[in-house]
Amino acid sequence: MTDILFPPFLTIALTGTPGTGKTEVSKKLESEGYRILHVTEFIKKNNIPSERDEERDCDVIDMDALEEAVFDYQQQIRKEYNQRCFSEELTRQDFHKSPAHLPVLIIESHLAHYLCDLSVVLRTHPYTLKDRLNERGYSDKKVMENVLAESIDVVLCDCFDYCRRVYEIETTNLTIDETADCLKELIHALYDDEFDIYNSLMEKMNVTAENIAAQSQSGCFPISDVLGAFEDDGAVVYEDGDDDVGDYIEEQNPILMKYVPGQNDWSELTE
Ligand SMILES: Nc1ncnc2c1ncn2[C@@H]1O[C@H](COP(=O)(O)OP(=O)(O)OP(=O)(O)O)[C@@H](O)[C@H]1O
Repeated sequence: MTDILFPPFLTIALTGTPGTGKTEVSKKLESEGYRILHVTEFIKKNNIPSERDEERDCDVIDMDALEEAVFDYQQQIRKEYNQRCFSEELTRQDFHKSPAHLPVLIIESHLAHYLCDLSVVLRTHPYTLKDRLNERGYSDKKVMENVLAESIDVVLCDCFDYCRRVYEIETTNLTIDETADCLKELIHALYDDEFDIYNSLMEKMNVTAENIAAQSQSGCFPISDVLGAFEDDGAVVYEDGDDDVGDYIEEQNPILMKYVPGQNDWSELTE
């Protein structure tokens, strides 16, 4: 790690058609200490408004209210992490030693890709998915709707509309533990990749803790000035609204990578 003030904090959507394993896989990661936001529980806890769609047998959530509440939550988590990073003097090498040290929040839900710009989609063969949803006691209509959605890539297409990076894990022949292992491998690699992008950005602009401290007593650096210089160079800048280090520079087109167990080299992510 260079002497930058705080590392980038990454939020990753774990999404997919109902029944593809998001809940089980994220619970496995949570039990190991990864930070997970389960959107269904979050909606209940925060009384996010919704309307019942009786015909489709589901709740329709007020997405603006959800987005706002998740944004506040992310800010709080990021702040807590930064304090910890500062007091425990964590460095890049420490991030991968313990899930609690990794500056990553995973948002788990079939709505998660509307809330993040980086998503991992769990996929399951429609026949397998049909069996799982039948076992849950869903109506034939609801099973059919979800199986069709999985067959024609509804969630994946949505991800392309909303996210700058999209990854798929094909889980049909994997156990929950194996899927969790794939996901862990991917998020650690994604974090390193994001860190390298961020680090090169900071180095290019000569942003150091010393410079930042000189500019602001509060430790908050006006990163939009830095990003503006990159925009002048023709880069596409995605801002998340707040004036801090959570903003990104990336290519304009979303990238899709599929996980093939044992065959992916995530070190090539940036290429
Ligand atoms: N890879 C897997 N292998 C075997 N069974 C699985 C696998 N993934 C999920 N399951 C089973 O499928 C069912 C649905 O999984 P889960 O509840 O995690 O899906 P979900 O994507 O979170 O669905 P929802 O969006 O409705 O919450 C569970 O009974 C789970 O045990």
